[in-house]
Amino acid sequence: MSVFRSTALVDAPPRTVAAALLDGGQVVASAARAGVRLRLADSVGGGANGSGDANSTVLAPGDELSACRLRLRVVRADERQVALRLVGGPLRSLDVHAELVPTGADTLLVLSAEWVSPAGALGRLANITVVRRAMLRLLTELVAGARRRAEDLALGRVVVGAAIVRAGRLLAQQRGFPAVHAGRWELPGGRVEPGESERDAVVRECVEELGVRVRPGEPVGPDLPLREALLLRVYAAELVDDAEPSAREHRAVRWIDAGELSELDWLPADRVLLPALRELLGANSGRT
Ligand SMILES: Nc1nc2c([nH]c(=O)n2[C@H]2C[C@H](O)[C@@H](COP(=O)(O)OP(=O)(O)OP(=O)(O)O)O2)c(=O)[nH]1
Repeated sequence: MSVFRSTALVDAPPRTVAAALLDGGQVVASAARAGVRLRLADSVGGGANGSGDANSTVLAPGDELSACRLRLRVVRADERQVALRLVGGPLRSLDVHAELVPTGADTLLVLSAEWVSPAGALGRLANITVVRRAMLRLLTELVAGARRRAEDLALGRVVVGAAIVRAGRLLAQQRGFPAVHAGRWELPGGRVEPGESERDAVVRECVEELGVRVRPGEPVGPDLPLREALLLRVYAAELVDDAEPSAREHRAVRWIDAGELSELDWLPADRVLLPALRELLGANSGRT
């Protein structure tokens, strides 16, 4: 087995470094700097078929990317680890994973690649002459690219989302506009105004969009990269009274249980949150 590691101290919290690693445009550009042509499968959210912005693609669990006849699948994407595993190609195995270790306000990013080259003398030769060099360049560029993107995102604007849970169900809302988002599902929320705290923005957006007051809790899952220096950060939230949320700016609202989570056509970035939302619903299923 061959193992390479590349590390960096990033001036951003782990959940924002995760957002940078899940930014498809950043990953493709970093690979290109390493001389590797990386392609994202059509299923990857965002781009022309998702957010309407060709620069914003978000990698979610289950998404695939390919390079040099290797196909990799995203198997984990949260605020502690982003991991990809080989699902096809000439290597016998390949695991690429980024550990995100909090160190005060910073994050120690440790990106590792572990692989087993093809059997036989030819396989070993290819490993020494081609694979090791490409992997070293790739890890170095991916870490540098993720650091730059995370530090930009940490200085950029935040869109907050609210994961409102009641009696083991999550409130989802369906967008009516713009055309590129119409019909797709998201969490209530919107941009944080200058001078406003993120939790205050969650409260304000829920009043504006749903006509209800919520109590925001802790962030859920990793941050998510939207376009340019715009970041989506979702907070768990609960209703403070018995008022029933209604769609004021959206087409519809719906309470969904854990089993229904993957049935909705979510906005591309929100797909990343599904494991964390499932966990949140599990943790709240006993409450009313
Ligand atoms: N609120 C919300 N926005 C999301 C989610 N997922 C996601 O990609 N987005 C994107 C869609 C938009 O590009 C952006 C937020 O737009 P918005 O229209 O809700 O926010 P806003 O009211 O503050 O926007 P604006 O008036 O400033 O245009 O974030 C989500 O779950 N909730």
